[in-house]
Amino acid sequence: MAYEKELETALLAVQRATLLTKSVFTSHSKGTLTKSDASPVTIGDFGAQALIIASIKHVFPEDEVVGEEDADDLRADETLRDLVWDLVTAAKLEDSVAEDKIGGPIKSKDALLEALDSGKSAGGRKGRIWALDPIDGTKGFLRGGQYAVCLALMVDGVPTVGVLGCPNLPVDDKAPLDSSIGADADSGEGKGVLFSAVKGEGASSRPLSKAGLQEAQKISMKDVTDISEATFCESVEAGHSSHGDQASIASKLGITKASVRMDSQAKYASIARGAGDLYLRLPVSKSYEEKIWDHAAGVVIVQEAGGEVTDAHGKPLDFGIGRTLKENKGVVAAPKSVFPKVIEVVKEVLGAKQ
Ligand SMILES: Nc1ncnc2c1ncn2[C@@H]1O[C@H](COP(=O)(O)OS(=O)(=O)O)[C@@H](OP(=O)(O)O)[C@H]1O
Ligand SMILES: [Mg+2]
Ligand SMILES: [Mg+2]
Ligand SMILES: [Mg+2]
Repeated sequence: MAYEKELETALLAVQRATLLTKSVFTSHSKGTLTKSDASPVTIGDFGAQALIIASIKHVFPEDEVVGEEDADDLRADETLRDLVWDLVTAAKLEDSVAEDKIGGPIKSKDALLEALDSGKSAGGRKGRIWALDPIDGTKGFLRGGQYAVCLALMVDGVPTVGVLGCPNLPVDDKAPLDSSIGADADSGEGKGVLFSAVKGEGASSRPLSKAGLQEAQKISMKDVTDISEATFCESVEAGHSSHGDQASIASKLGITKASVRMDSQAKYASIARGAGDLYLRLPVSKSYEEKIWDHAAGVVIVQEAGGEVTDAHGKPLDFGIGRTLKENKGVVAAPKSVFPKVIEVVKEVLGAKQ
């Protein structure tokens, strides 16, 4: 199998970081700060990014990382730094062989800051670059809804290995989907999934574990024959994608079922396993550039599960031009069989607005 070591490293790194995020969720303080763009970041985001980069650098020291967060806030605030240090030292896989494979614990507070700051790659079209979102859907995480720990290896600008840790999705690939999904996150019963894919090798899911990797099973998108029966997923935040345009598209496709709103790349994972069918992310603002770490892992997982993903104009997503998808606007993902119909209607709705 191609990229076997990369996949195993990514799976173990994401699994360990997901444990860390869960420990933050159940603790009394999430150490939430507000970033310059007014979005939230927590000690869970910082801790998960540091742990994952430390894992990658242990196995593949030459690889670059494009990560969402950096160490500026921790360098400026010792209390915050100590909180994150306590978190990363506590987050260990209960299987010493697995833990050793990703380098064991971070060695010092300086090493923590260095790992966190090693996600500053500018991205690009050459070589091996990892795209990392330590917590995607931070708002969902704070709400007790869906969130995902997201990691993808891009080779020459193409997402090639993707892993999503989704602690609040049901383990059962066939579990029905609705907007209340994850609302009872506190119970944790039957929840927690690791999704993965390697280009050309298919997509899988397996239960998250506190130790080594559980057995995986293949996943695939649902074979949609009647588009009006499709279930579509969209963001919870109306500021992240246009609920209005998405409703018009659904209506033109004859879809009568309510959309499933969930935070994060759990949307890509849910359509890849056939629990939902379409993911629509129509732009709200002309100036917003989608970040590569919000899509790279989800895209390869959906492609390998039998789906097609483009922007809202039907253009392939270009992950090779830097930290953002600046040549693209919005995202549309659907099973290959119905993709042409979906993109036709998306273009119609966007065209009518011009
Ligand atoms: N204006 C705008 N437009 C589009 N996207 C934006 C925008 N602002 C933020 N973001 C990014 O959205 C990421 C959260 O993912 P979702 O939009 O799927 O989640 S949500 O349902 O809306 O919460 C979120 O990722 P995290 O910061 O990792 O949570 C942001 O990178
Ligand atoms: Mg963020
Ligand atoms: Mg994100
Ligand atoms: Mg994030």
